[in-house]
Amino acid sequence: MLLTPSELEALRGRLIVSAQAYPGEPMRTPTTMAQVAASAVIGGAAAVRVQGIVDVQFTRSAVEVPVIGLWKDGHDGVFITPTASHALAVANAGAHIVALDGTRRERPDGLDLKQTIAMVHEQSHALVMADCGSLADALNAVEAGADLIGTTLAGYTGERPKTEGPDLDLLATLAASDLGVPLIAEGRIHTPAQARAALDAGAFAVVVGTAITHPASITGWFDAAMQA
Ligand SMILES: CC(=O)N[C@H](C=O)[C@@H](O)[C@H](O)[C@H](O)COP(=O)(O)O
Repeated sequence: MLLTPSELEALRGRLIVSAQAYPGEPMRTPTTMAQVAASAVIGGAAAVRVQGIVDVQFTRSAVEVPVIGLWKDGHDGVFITPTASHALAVANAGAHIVALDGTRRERPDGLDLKQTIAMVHEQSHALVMADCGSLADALNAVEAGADLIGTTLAGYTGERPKTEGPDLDLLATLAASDLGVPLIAEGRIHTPAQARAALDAGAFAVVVGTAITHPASITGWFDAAMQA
């Protein structure tokens, strides 16, 4: 789905909420995730991010803001929209932005990132958000044609430490590198202050998932604090 440059620009400085439930969890149904996404929009989310083809379709119908779609297949290595066919399926489901693994790792279909992004651009109107784990990933992804760079995989690929909160050092480094495309802070942003700090470090927009949309985790944080 086409997102105009001004619609993309409208996300500057804004909150994007990721609504995802994991396999086996009670909330893992597309209707529920679309309702959670729509609730986040009422609270001020300027865009939403959802996982799974049907979740993208249902969420497109439930909100008027841009939808970032992804398809997780597996849970190790390259699993966030791992192949070109996953990416095209997400685009065809109606995502304005397809989020995909933007690392330099080998992809299961043998295509490289540049070929994968080119296929999305040639065969759909969707933009591509490259979920990166390091500066080297981000530079490579920009070169490969990514429209947005996310820090989604920082701390999950071995190239960066898994920081307690967001990887603000990586964000600052990326911001100083003048990527030329929007830099999206994503990953372990658990408080409003951390979201603010991510913007201050140079992010264009901030994605928050778990801390807003994953009740099991949030409940566990409270429970752990009370048992300490
Ligand atoms: C590494 C990985 O698989 N990240 C996923 C990507 O879509 C999601 O599981 C995260 O919830 C999302 O990135 C938002 O991050 P956080 O939930 O930390 O706010």
